[in-house]
Amino acid sequence: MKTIVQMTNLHKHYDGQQIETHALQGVSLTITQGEFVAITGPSGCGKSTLLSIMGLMDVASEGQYQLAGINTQGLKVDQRTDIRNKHIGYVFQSFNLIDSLTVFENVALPLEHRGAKKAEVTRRVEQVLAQVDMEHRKHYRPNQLSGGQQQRVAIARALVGEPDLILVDEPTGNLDSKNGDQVMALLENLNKQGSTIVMVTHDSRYSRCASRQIHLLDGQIVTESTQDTSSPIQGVA
Ligand SMILES: Nc1ncnc2c1ncn2[C@@H]1O[C@H](COP(=O)(O)OP(=O)(O)OP(=O)(O)O)[C@@H](O)[C@H]1O
Repeated sequence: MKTIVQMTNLHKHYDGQQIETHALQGVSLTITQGEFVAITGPSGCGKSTLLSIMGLMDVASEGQYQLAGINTQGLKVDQRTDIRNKHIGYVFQSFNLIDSLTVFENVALPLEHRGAKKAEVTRRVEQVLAQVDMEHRKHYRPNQLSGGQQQRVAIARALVGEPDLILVDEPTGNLDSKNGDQVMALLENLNKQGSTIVMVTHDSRYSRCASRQIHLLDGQIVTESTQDTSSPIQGVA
C-alpha cells in the first residue's frame, strides 16, 4: 500500500509575545492508503495543529513531512497551495461553503482551480453529488440547506478532485445526533470505497468508527489502537 503521510519527529512552536507554546513535541506518524484514522485528545493537546500541518495549511517548526511521497519542507506558499489542491480534501466543522454560490458551483471550485475542462467538471461534480445523495439540491444555495446537507456538500467538495487524503475536523460538531450519524456513516462508506481519511473528533462514539485511533496529549502521541470496523458501530449505520 502507498504511504500517504510520513511525519518524522515533528515539532511546532507558536511564538507569542510573552509565552511560547510547544504545540507538537516530536510527533512521528505513518498513514497508508485506505486507512481511516481518528485523532483524539483533550482541548489544547495539538489536534488542530497536527491536522493543519498534515493539510499543508501550516508548517512544522522542526521535523520532516512527506505527503504522498512529496517532501514538503521548504516549499513556498503557492507551491503548498498547489500540492494541497491536488492531494488534499478538507472538511471543516463549520462547512465553509460559499453562500453566494450554488451547491454545484461550490463543489466545482477545486476542479476549476485546477483548470479542468467544463465537461469534466460537470461529470465529476454530478458523480460526487450522487455519492453524497445531494444531486437533487445542486441548484440550491448553502443557506437553503440543513446543517447535515451542508456537510454532505462539503464532503462532496473534498472528494471531487480525487485527493490522496481527506482531512476532517470535527465533522459532527455543528450537527444534531441524527445528522451527525448520517455524516459519519457517509465517511465510513467513503473509506470502504477506498478514501484515506484522517478525522479529528471529541466524540468517542464516532472515533470508534475509525480503523485506527491516535490519542494526543500535550503535543505527543500517547496511545494508538487499531480495530476491526467491518461491523457497524451501534447507532451509527
Ligand atoms: N495560532 C496560534 N498561536 C499561538 N498558540 C496557538 C495557536 N494555535 C494553537 N495554539 C496553541 O497550541 C496548543 C495546541 O492547540 P490546538 O488548537 O492544536 O489544540 P486542539 O487539540 O485542536 O484543541 P481543541 O480541541 O480545543 O480544538 C494550544 O495550547 C493552543 O493554545
